[in-house]
Amino acid sequence: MSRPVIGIIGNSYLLNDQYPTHAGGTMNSEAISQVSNCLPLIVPSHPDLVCVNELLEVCDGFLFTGGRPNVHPEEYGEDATDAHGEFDRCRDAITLPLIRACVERGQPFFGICRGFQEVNVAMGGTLYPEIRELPGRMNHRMPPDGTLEEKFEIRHNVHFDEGGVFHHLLGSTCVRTNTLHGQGIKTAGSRVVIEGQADDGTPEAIHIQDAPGFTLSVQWHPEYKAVEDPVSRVLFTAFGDAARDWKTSRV
Ligand SMILES: N[C@@H](CCC(=O)NCCCC(=O)O)C(=O)O
Repeated sequence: MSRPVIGIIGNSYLLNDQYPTHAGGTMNSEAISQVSNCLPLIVPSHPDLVCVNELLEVCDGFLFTGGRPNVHPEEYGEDATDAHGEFDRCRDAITLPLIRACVERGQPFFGICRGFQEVNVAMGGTLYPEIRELPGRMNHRMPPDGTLEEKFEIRHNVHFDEGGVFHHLLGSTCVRTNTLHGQGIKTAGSRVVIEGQADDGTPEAIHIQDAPGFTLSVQWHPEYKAVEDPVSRVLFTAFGDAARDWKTSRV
């Protein structure tokens, strides 16, 4: 049997400052192929090109990837300010309804960074535009300059609730992670269970209460060195297993 297909949510970039592209990081494709053992398929996230129903039909699961532009605050009932930075309304138009449909159907997804934030907003939650401006919070952004290793360096703890899904899966109530984001969860969406937090209280790991499928999502970047990182391996393996179960259940 062929491997389950994972739709990797692509981001929009200008190649060479000129040529518009939909692209996904190589590290996402490697994690999906080499750890989840699924077929990585990059999705052009634009509502003129793909529709949610087609994606649900073609893919067995979805990776809601990281991405620099923020979810538009209109999606959670707030006005855009300078602090909200740049947006990708085309990606919002695909991912938010896609997440809701997956939750409803039990179709597996794994949310990462911007994808984690999308899961919260899709379920009715809100985001802070810039968490480093909140009292007591650390700066979770990556260093603006530096090598990839420096940007993806392990920088903080994530503490999981005792007895929760993440604790069970990872066999620990504390892991060390990288961190490359400016925004963070302000209020949790309906059925969004926050099960992991950084030392400064920033939400880092969530799932959807009573969802029939895999809905784990994290604010850090487990796709970085996923083949060798023990925490990433567990998460991507569990996601791949969930996609295999979904594929088997629908034949
Ligand atoms: N925009 C959000 C999400 C940050 C995020 O996903 N960072 C990864 C960036 C990877 C890339 O540049 O493609 C925030 O800042 O909170």
